[in-house]
Amino acid sequence: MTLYRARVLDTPDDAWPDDGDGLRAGDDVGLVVDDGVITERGPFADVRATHPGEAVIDLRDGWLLPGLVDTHVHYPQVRVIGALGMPLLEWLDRCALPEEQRLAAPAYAAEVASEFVGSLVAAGTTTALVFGSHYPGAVDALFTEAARFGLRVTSGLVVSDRVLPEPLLVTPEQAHADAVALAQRWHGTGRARYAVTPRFSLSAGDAMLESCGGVLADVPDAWFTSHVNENPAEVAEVARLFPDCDHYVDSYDRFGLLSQRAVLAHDVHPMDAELACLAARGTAVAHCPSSNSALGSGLFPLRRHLEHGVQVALGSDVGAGTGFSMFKEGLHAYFVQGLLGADGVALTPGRLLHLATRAGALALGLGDEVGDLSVGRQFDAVCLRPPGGTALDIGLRHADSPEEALGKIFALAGDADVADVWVGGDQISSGGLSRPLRRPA
Ligand SMILES: O=c1[nH]c(=O)c2nc[nH]c2[nH]1
Ligand SMILES: [Zn+2]
Repeated sequence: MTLYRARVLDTPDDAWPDDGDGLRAGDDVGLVVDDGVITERGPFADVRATHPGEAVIDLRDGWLLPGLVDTHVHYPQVRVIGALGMPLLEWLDRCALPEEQRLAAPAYAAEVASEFVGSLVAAGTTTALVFGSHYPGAVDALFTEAARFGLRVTSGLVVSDRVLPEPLLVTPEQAHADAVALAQRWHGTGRARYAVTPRFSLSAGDAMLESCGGVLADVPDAWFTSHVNENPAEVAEVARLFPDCDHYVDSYDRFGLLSQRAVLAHDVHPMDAELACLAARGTAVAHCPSSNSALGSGLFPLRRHLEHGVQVALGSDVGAGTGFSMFKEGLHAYFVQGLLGADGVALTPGRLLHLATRAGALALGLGDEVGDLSVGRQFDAVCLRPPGGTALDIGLRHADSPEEALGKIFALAGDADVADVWVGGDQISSGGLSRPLRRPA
């Protein structure tokens, strides 16, 4: 067992009551971690009293938060972050899709997988729903690299059978066979899970979406992810391609793809009927604010999602999104809700932390395992320790309350401040330097 002493911020409770945001702050908390799981939590003096002889790891020079959860991030796009000035379909054509074709080469894919996983760890992201590659070998490379660090990654083969460049296309039969083979290798192996992943219904016809349903039927408890309602030109094209569908969400729903094990990214331009459908299916939405701004996709209607009872979490959407930091995504979400005026939702620091941790865990069906630092959860955590003299260091030293400190963290924290990272009790980054597990989880 290990006994930690720390200042802890987390959000185990409902983040949306009228009179609060669920932030739990402990100034001097004792956490006992046994076999990767938090077995005791309380005021340090109390926990210490029951373990008088135990060595203490004192983290009070930093701030301990739950590991961050990214519910939408593209592995093959780590090298194209920062291509600004284009709307979605032009950006896909000119930036994302040419790069994604390079992952056909195994050596290239292995390098990108290493860069991608290293970037997640550096950002303090311990759980992610990852948009994979169009190439099975590249998806293997991702799962292999994630296992080296023990990251909780849900991912899969990206499939398309129309519209995209020919090297990214596959037949529905081949897509099914490749997906099932990958799922047999990875679904439930260590912390990996498989996600059925048509790129978007714009690039997947009826037969391909049917084959996705076939994979879900063949792989018990597999996940589903795709894109929806990101950009008006995309939405119009999907409506043209699916004349019999009521709306974009229906293009997935009529193939039985939506459930509590599904996450759709963006949903910037939903109809009320689509929100009602998502709520009825229990399907979550990954809100990707920096991507929505970078591509000019629009201002996310969070209030309408919450009013309809749709679960929302945060995604970085790298590489349209502008980096891996979930703090930056939280800040961007806050900006956007502010810009919406009366239509926006007041995102307090506690709600931002909830969106970046617990909401992601819930969206990914991992709410009993990760997302906060309660007894019974896995010890997935980040310790922030900003370098001395930086604005964040100064701000945190002068913060008058935990809320104020958390606001400064969302305003200012970046990779340089993420000092230590643990997954399931294993420390995978120390002093900002990542280190793989000796034995993959
Ligand atoms: O932001 C996005 N990034 C992508 O790679 C993509 N593919 C389809 N739709 C998409 N949206
Ligand atoms: Zn995306």
